[in-house]
Amino acid sequence: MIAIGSDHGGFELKKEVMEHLKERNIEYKDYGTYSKESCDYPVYAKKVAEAVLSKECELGILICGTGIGISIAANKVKGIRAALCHDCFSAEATKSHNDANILAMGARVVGPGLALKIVDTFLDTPFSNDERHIRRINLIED
Ligand SMILES: O=C[C@H](O)[C@H](O)[C@H](O)COP(=O)(O)O
Repeated sequence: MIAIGSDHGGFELKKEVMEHLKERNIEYKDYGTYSKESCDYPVYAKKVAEAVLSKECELGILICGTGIGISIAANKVKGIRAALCHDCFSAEATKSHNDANILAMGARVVGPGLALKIVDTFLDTPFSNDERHIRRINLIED
């Protein structure tokens, strides 16, 4: 199960991502926002972060205008490793090296075509389980 959330700036792209997940038969839970009305991205960052931490959802996707605010907010939650990615190389590397548990994107930065490729890359790349990466992730947690 994928937890997905956005503010108003990411609302339209969130809909496209959810449609894409549906086509791929990947289950998701939409934590809002549910309209284009102006709202505050930390609220949705927290909801998705908590869904991931509680293991209700395996991974999260967060979208705001730039992806910056919503990733900053999510990363304040201990145990969350939210990665802001606007290219597929970063999306692959952050799963493989950082075992990122949330993907953040900015809907005012990338178009839907690239965003969906980034989502696929993020979801389809496993963590490397390499000792050096585990050591570094543990240092982040400490
Ligand atoms: O980092 C923050 C996000 O990009 C927000 O989506 C953005 O700040 C919202 O801006 P506005 O309220 O002007 O639509």
